[in-house]
Amino acid sequence: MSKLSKQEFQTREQLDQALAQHVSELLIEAIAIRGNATLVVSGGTTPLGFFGLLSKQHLDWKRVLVTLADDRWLSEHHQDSNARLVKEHLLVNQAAHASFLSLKTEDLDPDDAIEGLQNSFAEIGEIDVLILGMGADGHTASLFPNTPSLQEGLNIKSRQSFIGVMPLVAPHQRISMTLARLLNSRKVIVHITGVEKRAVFETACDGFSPRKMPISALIYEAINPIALYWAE
Ligand SMILES: O=C(O)C(O)[C@@H](O)[C@H](O)[C@H](O)COP(=O)(O)O
Repeated sequence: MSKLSKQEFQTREQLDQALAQHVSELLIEAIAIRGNATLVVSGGTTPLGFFGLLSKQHLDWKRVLVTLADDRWLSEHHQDSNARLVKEHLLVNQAAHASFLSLKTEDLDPDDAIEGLQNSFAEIGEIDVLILGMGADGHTASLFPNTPSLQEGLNIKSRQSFIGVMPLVAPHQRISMTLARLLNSRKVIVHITGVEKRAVFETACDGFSPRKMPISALIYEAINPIALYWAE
């Protein structure tokens, strides 16, 4: 298992503040060492407050590339688009100077976009900071339990960086980074709130059950440090 640390906060506001500060420091460090930084974020409702605070951090955002761990296969104008979420809540204020690489292409089907994305992401190399959420079913990114493409998504020897996904219990066809690509990150942060999700996360830590709880594969297969950021 990876080196897992757990950061707990009294309130979600304190969590968002601390996470924005920490991610900002990681990006500044990456820029100092390599000249640029890659930040991969997730969608959902949890990161909204954090995005707002991170967007106000002073750092050389021109040198930061922001992209997503997964997205829904929807127009960027759709309210459920993660690209829309990031553009409206993160790529504002200071962070408006960052570049953004969307996972959504003009292709009708996410499977048709995989090769092109694969090439773009080969140039990116190792991700500096990856921030993931988690669903109460143990999914992370769009690696959902029991979906047909999950086997490829969880194969850490796979050279494939993305899979197309149709979740059984959530709306919209999606594209997701594979576990192998997610794990090619210098720092992985799991950002969750609430007691229910915390219990799910602890269960995932207690046993390797990737098909039932894909987040457990992330926890068990990671080589680089993982940090849980949690508040009730
Ligand atoms: O785009 C997405 O929906 C995700 O990347 C997904 O993995 C998300 O992080 C979890 O479903 C948690 O979502 P909430 O924050 O809304 O609970």
